[in-house]
Amino acid sequence: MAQADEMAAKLGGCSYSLMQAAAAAVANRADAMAPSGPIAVLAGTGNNGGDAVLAAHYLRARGRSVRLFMPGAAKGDDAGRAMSEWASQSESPEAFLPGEFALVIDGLFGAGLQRPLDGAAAELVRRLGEGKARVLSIDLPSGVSGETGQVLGSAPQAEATVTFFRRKPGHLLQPGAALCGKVTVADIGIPATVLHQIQPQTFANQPPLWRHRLLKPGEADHKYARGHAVVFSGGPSHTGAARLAAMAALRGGAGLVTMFAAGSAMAVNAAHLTAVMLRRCDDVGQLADHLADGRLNAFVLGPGFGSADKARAYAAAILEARRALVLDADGLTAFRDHAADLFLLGATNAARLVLTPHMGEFARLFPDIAAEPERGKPYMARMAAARSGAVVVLKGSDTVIAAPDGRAAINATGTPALATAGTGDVLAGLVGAQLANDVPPFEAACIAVWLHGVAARLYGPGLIAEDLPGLVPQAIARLHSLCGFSLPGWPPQE
Ligand SMILES: NC(=O)C1=CN([C@@H]2O[C@H](COP(=O)(O)OP(=O)(O)OC[C@H]3O[C@@H](n4cnc5c(N)ncnc54)[C@H](O)[C@@H]3O)[C@@H](O)[C@H]2O)[C@@H](O)CC1
Ligand SMILES: [K+]
Repeated sequence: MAQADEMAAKLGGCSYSLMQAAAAAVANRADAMAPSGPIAVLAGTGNNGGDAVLAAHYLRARGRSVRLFMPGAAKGDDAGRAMSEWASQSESPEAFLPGEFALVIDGLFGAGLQRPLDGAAAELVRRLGEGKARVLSIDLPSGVSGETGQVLGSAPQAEATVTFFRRKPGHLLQPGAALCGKVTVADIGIPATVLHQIQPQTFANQPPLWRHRLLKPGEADHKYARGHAVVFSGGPSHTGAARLAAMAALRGGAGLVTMFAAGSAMAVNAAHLTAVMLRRCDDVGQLADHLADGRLNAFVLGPGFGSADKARAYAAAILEARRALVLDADGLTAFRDHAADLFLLGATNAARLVLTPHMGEFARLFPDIAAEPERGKPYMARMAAARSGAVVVLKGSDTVIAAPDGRAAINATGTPALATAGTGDVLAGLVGAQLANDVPPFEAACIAVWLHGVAARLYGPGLIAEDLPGLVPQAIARLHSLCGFSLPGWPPQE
């Protein structure tokens, strides 16, 4: 954002007019949140504080009762100018009692936060927490890093946050995302062309990022045009996870899905599978025979799989046969003591491998990167992608998808309803479906993660993994309607 401000100024924008627009947006939001009653404004010494001081000024001009509390004197030119526009003296932080106000505007620190809050600023935030005040944060809750979403020292729980131009990673990454409350983005006149100049590499995972890669439904589609995904079953008492992945691959849009199972797991799978086909695969020799069928183009290996030795051998055979591979769960853990082998496979098979670790699995493969959580999930996922040559989906309530070329997308469709056994298996299958449709791995993973979250939200409380594949069609319909696509003949006409 600081870069965007600078660019906007260079392109002829005036930074003080940006601050005025930002402050006006904050004042409007404050009025809407608390139409009556006294308002406290906490203003820091930089431009975030400048926004706050000007917002206070605008609110007072509208007849609102406003008291301003500042832990120090303004430093920046814009902030100083804003302060000079404020008619009355600000009060010392000690006089601030949150319980006296209908709303508190938090403008202590924003994008310029560099170190943990201390002194008077930390004390103000502490009182906010104690007083259970309603908080409107400017740009970010003070103390939340805009880059990583991490809390530096302490930060208030905002009911709402007004940010400017575009959301920052800290609005999407936890714990920042939760501390922001409801985020609104105000247009303060920074031209969109600024983005072309900044060339950002971190994105919100939304359809505009990948809609050009989506397969549009066509009149003449046939199943082989939509790819043939393969999911590996675990042993006879561990087949459920793979079936979840297989159902998700089919619902997610693969034309055909086949389960590969060892002889011992054939009967149990046969008893459960209908549209998903079943073939026997006992060892890497039989897998090589199957790989002679060039139509099998995307593989999912790991959910409930078991054998680590077999997982490594299968992964190598699939990638060496130049097929796309999603490595999940046991497929990832299989490389725990053989990470270099996995990275070599990734490096020599560019754009074919997707890894879908949760934080525990991630730490097994990338222990040194996982040891620096303060650098944030986009940093961690990016480093892992660069090292492994794979697209890395670092799962969680704020899943990050990163590519070896440095792109990273932060997902915002997640829901706590997904925190239940088996949902990761469904996600692996959804990625497989996109890969089967020849969508490149970064976009394949982004689309799958987006759909997975939307499908879960459609169900809401009480969701279990078995529900998810059945909800994917509705999530796809929603996506198609967002993108203006339509399935020929649907919805049916009279
Ligand atoms: N420049 C502009 O024209 C615009 C700026 N805007 C506002 O400006 C903000 C960024 O302003 P600044 O870059 O001045 O940064 P902040 O106001 O966030 O912080 C001010 C300064 O405090 C110091 N600091 C950082 N962490 C600290 C800590 N923990 N304790 C004590 N001091 C600390 C740093 O030197 C930092 O530059 C945005 O968040 C947004 O609110 C918006 O008004 C949009 C337009
Ligand atoms: K703030």
